[in-house]
Amino acid sequence: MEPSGGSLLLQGIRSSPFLSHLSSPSVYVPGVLACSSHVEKGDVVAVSVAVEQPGTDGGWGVGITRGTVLQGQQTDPYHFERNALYIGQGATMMSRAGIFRASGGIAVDMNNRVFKLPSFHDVLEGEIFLQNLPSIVTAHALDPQQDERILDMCAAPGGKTTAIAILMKDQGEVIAVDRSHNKVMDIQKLAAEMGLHCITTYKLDALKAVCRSNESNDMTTPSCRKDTEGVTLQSSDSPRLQMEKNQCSTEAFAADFACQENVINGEGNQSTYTSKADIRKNIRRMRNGPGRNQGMGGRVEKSKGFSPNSFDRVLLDAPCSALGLRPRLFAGEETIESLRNHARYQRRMFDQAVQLVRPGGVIVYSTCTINPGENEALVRYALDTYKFLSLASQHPRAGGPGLVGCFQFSDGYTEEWLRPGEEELVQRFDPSSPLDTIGFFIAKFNVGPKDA
Ligand SMILES: C[S@@+](CC[C@H](N)C(=O)[O-])C[C@H]1O[C@@H](n2cnc3c(N)ncnc32)[C@H](O)[C@@H]1O
Repeated sequence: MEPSGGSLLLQGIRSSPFLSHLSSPSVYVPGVLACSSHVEKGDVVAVSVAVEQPGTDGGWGVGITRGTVLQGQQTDPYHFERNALYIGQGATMMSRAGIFRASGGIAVDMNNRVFKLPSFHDVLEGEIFLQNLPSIVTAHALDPQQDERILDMCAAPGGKTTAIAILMKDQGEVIAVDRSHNKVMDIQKLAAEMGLHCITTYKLDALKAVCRSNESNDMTTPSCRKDTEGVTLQSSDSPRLQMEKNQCSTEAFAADFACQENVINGEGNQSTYTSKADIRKNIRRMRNGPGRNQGMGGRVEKSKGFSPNSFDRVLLDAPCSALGLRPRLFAGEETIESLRNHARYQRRMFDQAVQLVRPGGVIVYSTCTINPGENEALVRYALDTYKFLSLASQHPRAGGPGLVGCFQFSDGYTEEWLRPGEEELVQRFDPSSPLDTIGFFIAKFNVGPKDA
């Protein structure tokens, strides 16, 4: 059937799996960027998703303004991409005016989707959890063994946590921490949905993950200063397949970025922080609708840290500049300085990981960015700072080699990357390679005797 009522252009939201746009049975009001004039309730409309394009000013944009699609000149090399990605037809649930006036609600009932995928939005919540290939590889590279004690330092929403628990056949202990209360709830929810019992969650700032020795009242008590016992998930739900939410979500990114600004600049600029929080809230509303996290009524326990050397393996899936994510639908705000700030933040977290893992243990460090400053340079820092660390080979190997060499910035700062021979021990996933994954980086370290 030909759409009678015109067309709608949807926002591509980096925080939502792109496929959810393709498969969702509904289009929500906040996601609509543009709509043809005179669309009335009940009209059949063609629905497309806007894809961000590089602009002539060197920035990125989706080529729309004030609800109108800008097709640009045919000579524009991106003219055809600006047509956006057509995802199907639906019946409008409100008029054009209503769509742009309402703050929430369903705009279009998608009754004829191009991609006959099951919906990933709520309907199959808990049934599947989509994982990027590099994320699956990361969990395998950690190689968790049954009955081990594993720390997942930046765990939300729990994609890798649950993958690790599954690899351990739910035997042992996976401690999953995240800074954000709501995100810890997300981990709990996911683990419960998947029927995994070996996961214990805490709200914890990974920058303070090591408890001070005078507070470590019992070295056999792993969580030195936890306020109460952590929440170990007891769920009778059957294990399910995995669909990973986009781990480096825009929401996480906004939160991370705001936090990093505060960490790095002391209290930071309050107005910047507030506006990022607002952005985050709006993005979450766009993605989830209101109140998705509100109704769970779960408990999130705080931990104040763990004893040194108390984990067999530590995964640091670090918050990062997320430059590997694609499709890249929102313009990033990164500058050279902000990229360096990410790297500083990651090093501080890595320092904590090094203290927490036992001699003979393993650390896996991963990011979803292609910025060598947050990847190869972190490896260089790790190997130069901690002589008892060595790069370990990874299985499986799906990514390419890391970058060898260094880069000199205009201010004279030289960023050191890998040395010859080290490149094959890390995995760099290049988003432009035929493997067709997001950009990602994985390094695995063996931990030798710490007093050596
Ligand atoms: C890349 S995401 C983690 C994705 C997750 N590992 C997964 O596979 O689902 C980074 C996470 O780090 C968390 N984070 C950022 N700073 C943190 C900190 N100081 N302490 C603990 N968590 C932090 C963010 O809330 C975000 O959830």
